[in-house]
Amino acid sequence: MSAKTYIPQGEQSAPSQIGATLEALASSIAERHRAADAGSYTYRLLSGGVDEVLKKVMEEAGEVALAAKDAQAAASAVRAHEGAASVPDRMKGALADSADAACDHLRYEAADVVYHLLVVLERFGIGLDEFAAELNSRMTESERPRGGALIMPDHVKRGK
Ligand SMILES: N=c1c2ncn([C@@H]3O[C@H](COP(=O)(O)OP(=O)(O)OP(=O)(O)O)[C@@H](O)[C@H]3O)c2ncn1[C@@H]1O[C@H](COP(=O)(O)O)[C@@H](O)[C@H]1O
Repeated sequence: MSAKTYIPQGEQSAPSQIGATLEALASSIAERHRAADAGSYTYRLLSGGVDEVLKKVMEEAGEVALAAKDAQAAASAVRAHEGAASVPDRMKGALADSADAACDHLRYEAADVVYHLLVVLERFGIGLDEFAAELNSRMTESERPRGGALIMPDHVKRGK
């Protein structure tokens, strides 16, 4: 567990944090689809023209790239000053804070991409299990999680 995360009091840590989270998010997205709730941003992306959600995926991916560049620059500034005796500790602390904030921003933008990507997958009826099988199919036998599904040979790398 990252030092930046915590489990709410009285709850047990889920066996896989990301697995549980992606399942819950995909299920909320599917639920908004079924409920056809006009007040839901997710439903609007699912039911409107496909370009709206596709534009969001591209925009958020661009924001990830910009946030990663900022994080890189902030990390470089920390490295450039860390050994310098002439740089006051206060300034080194401010640079470290700035690098930490840049990583927080990168994580935030990455979550925006994943959410919008899951909306696209829901629109085209690609479930999380099938998506997992795509990732598993790229792994070596020793990397693949035990029991992890694979894509049927007829469906591997089609549609290019
Ligand atoms: N995980 C998300 C989620 N991530 C991002 N977004 C929305 O995506 C939009 C992103 O818009 P912007 O580009 O303006 O991004 P921003 O985050 O405001 O700022 P920048 O990225 O520009 O810095 C915002 O409206 C966010 O609220 C999300 N909207 C909904 N969900 C989840 O989807 C489920 C259903 O939500 P509703 O449709 O709101 O009921 C719930 O579980 C929500 O938690």
